[in-house]
Amino acid sequence: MLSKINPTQTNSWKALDEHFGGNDFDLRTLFQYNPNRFNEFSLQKDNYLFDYSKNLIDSRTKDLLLQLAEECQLKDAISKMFSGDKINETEGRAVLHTALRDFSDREILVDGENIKPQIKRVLEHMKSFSEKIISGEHKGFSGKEITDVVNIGIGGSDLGPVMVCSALKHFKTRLNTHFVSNVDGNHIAEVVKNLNPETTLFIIASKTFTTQETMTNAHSAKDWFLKAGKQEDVAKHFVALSTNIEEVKKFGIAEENIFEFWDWVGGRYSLWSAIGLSIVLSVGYENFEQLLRGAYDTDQHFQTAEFSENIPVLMGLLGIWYRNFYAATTYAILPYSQYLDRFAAYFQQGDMESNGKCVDRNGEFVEYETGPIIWGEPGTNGQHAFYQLIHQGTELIPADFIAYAKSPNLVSDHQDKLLANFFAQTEALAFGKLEEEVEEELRNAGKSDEEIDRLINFKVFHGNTPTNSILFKELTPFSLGQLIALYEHKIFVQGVIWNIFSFDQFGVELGKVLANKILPELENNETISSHDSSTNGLINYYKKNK
Ligand SMILES: O=P(O)(O)OC[C@H]1O[C@](O)(CO)[C@@H](O)[C@@H]1O
Repeated sequence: MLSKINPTQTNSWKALDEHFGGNDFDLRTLFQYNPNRFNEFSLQKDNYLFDYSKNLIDSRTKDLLLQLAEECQLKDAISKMFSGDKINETEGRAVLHTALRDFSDREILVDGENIKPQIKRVLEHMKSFSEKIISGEHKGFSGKEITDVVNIGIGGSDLGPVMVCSALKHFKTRLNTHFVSNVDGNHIAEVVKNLNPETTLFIIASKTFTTQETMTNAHSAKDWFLKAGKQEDVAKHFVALSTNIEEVKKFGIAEENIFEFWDWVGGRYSLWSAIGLSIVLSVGYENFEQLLRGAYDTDQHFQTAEFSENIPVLMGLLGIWYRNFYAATTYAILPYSQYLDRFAAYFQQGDMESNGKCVDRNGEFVEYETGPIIWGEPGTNGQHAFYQLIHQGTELIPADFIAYAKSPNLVSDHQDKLLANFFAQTEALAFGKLEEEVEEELRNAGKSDEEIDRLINFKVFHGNTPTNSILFKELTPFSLGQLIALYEHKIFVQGVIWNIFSFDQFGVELGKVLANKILPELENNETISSHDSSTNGLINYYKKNK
């Protein structure tokens, strides 16, 4: 069991409160008076740099945040997660996505059984299956090689593979990978439109194998397939990734085509499991293993590094500083890499489904803020969309900037331009543009005193917007694994400190239940009056016009 400490009752929280109230953290001043600030607040690993010097902190802030981690028993929580304690208490489950990428010889026990052999067995199944598909040895029902793979899943059974397949496009095998998630029939219709059932493999990815969206899409995929193939051909074209073997069999998928995973893998942490099959097909097994090895590297760092030099711990603590002391409601993830175009969306689920909770581990409503809204888009596109508000709006929006020094595609001077924007933005966000600088600029442009007076406020940038910069040497499967695990552990750190359960998601249930209740009401011609007037009105308008 994890500790059940209210963070606001700790000495460090109270000290942080005072420290926050008694200081005015100004990045210009902080950098001016500490020429060593970058060295003091950055860490270099073998293949990446984590610079957190552009945060609204001084060394005392850092010390107090580290003290908070100690007081909330973070060390104990980390060791409990890695050793398979049932820290997902509301569901009575261990949280062991880290076991899926544990390359050590140690045993990991769940209910007294070592789970390492089953993990190895499924990985070997994924390897041999993917090799047959990629090499063309596995043929479709008409004797042709598979050319296209369609992953049908949603949430954690979609977002991780989508994100990784996009991020590792430059490692792609000959297969084309597609994803269908939305129950909106247009999604699957648009995907299969240009596919040939003879050369298409469907992966039905669902932990529970009961999710409405996924099962609806899976049945539609089967109907589409059966227009060309026969029932006995399904085995060559459909595989399932699930913990619910019984339901998979009922759907008609052969036992040898089931890639199993287990209830100790949370949906939003499942890309390392059988859910990663579309990744394996997309980039090959060796690259998938490198992804796992990268995550394992971060796991070891997270478990062994002193908290003062522990990157996910620092990321988590800095987030708490902004959320609970600065009252920042959102947090932006801004990758300066087109390959990471789905990275923010992926961690939007990872973070918000994990830490979007208002009840603490004692079952009481919290009286402090928990998970922020996570969002973002790749730079530089974001610069031309929402950065205006970050620079000059009324919200404080802390952000992570992520980039790679090397680019696999050297297209003239694009890479330098991309990185110039990264550096310029973090600099501008931190230091802004002061009144006197604007005045001088306007004066140099020949503006009169009157014009300067009129324009000056519009042109001032308040600055002091905090950012972390994560600069990798290169985007490889290994470094992507490292990066993903950094964020997973950041979320864990925050959940522990907020004293909430990060691994359940009861909040998504109500909508699902109500949708199932409403569905039959849409299928008849009666006027509906069983809901509130708004819901009745919407349903009846829909029924008249569908
Ligand atoms: O893999 P399944 O069981 O279809 O669930 C899909 C998703 O639905 C959720 O349960 C809720 O959105 C997620 O946690 C999960 O990733």
